[in-house]
Amino acid sequence: MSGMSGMSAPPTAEPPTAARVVDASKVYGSGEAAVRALDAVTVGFPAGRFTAIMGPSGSGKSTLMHCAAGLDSLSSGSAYIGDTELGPLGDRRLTLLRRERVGFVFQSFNLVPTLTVAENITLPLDLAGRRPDAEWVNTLVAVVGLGDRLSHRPGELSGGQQQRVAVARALAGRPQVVFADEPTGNLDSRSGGEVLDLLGRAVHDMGRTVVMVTHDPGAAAHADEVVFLADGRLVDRMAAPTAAKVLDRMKAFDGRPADTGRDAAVRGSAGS
Ligand SMILES: Nc1ncnc2c1ncn2[C@@H]1O[C@H](COP(=O)(O)OP(=O)(O)OP(=O)(O)O)[C@@H](O)[C@H]1O
Repeated sequence: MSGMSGMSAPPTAEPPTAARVVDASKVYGSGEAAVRALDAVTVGFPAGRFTAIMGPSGSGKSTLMHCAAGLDSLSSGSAYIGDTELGPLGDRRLTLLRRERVGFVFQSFNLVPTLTVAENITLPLDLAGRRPDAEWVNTLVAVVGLGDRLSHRPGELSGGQQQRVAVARALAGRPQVVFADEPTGNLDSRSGGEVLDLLGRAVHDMGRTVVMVTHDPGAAAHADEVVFLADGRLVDRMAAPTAAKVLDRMKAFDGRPADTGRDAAVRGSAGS
């Protein structure tokens, strides 16, 4: 219909991104041994959404996540958390930004064994000298379902329970974005499902933003959107994923020429 000009934002307006990389490349090593782990990737992770990053082994998923989260630096291009470009920040400001605006969940839980569950959850806030928002922390404890375990040590919990603590810890400071690297990689499917449900609730009930690297199509199906990498490039995006659709898409990678399943060497090989 005509006659609507000026009435509303253009329909093509992009949603705001909690994190994004623009024309991002990352090369490890140099000369003959150089590996281009990321090759001119531009991708945004929308605020208030759950995004999964998938792709064959060696396709650059972890590199993308680490560079987007400010854990590693790009060789060229730019990375942003919100509107803050990470490249120009010095180490100190980058550390502060990660501490205050980014949450992390790792495959191996990474809880501090000598601290209680409650202390682990508020640890990032304590380190930052921030006072925990008691109401928010209580909400998190209730959502992760560990209210009766707050004085326990991580060693007294199952893997799934430990990872739920790690998710609560990542959310405790209300970061702009939570990056989760294979968060279900060490869990059985039931515990993994609980952690994925929790990440989904953090996004859909609590308005948080989650970006998750995973190998598992079932895990990716919990996301609102899946972005696919191959050989360091962004090759596809899939909204409203199902495990079957993601599996089908991943199978298409297996059908590629034999050499593209390997590490994304730029040129030549350091192998002997
Ligand atoms: N520190 C490093 N030094 C040299 N090469 C690296 C380094 N880290 C990653 N790479 C290489 O960069 C490419 C991308 O690695 P990355 O770990 O990002 O892939 P991935 O998709 O996360 O893989 P996986 O699914 O196996 O964990 C690979 O070829 C890898 O060997």
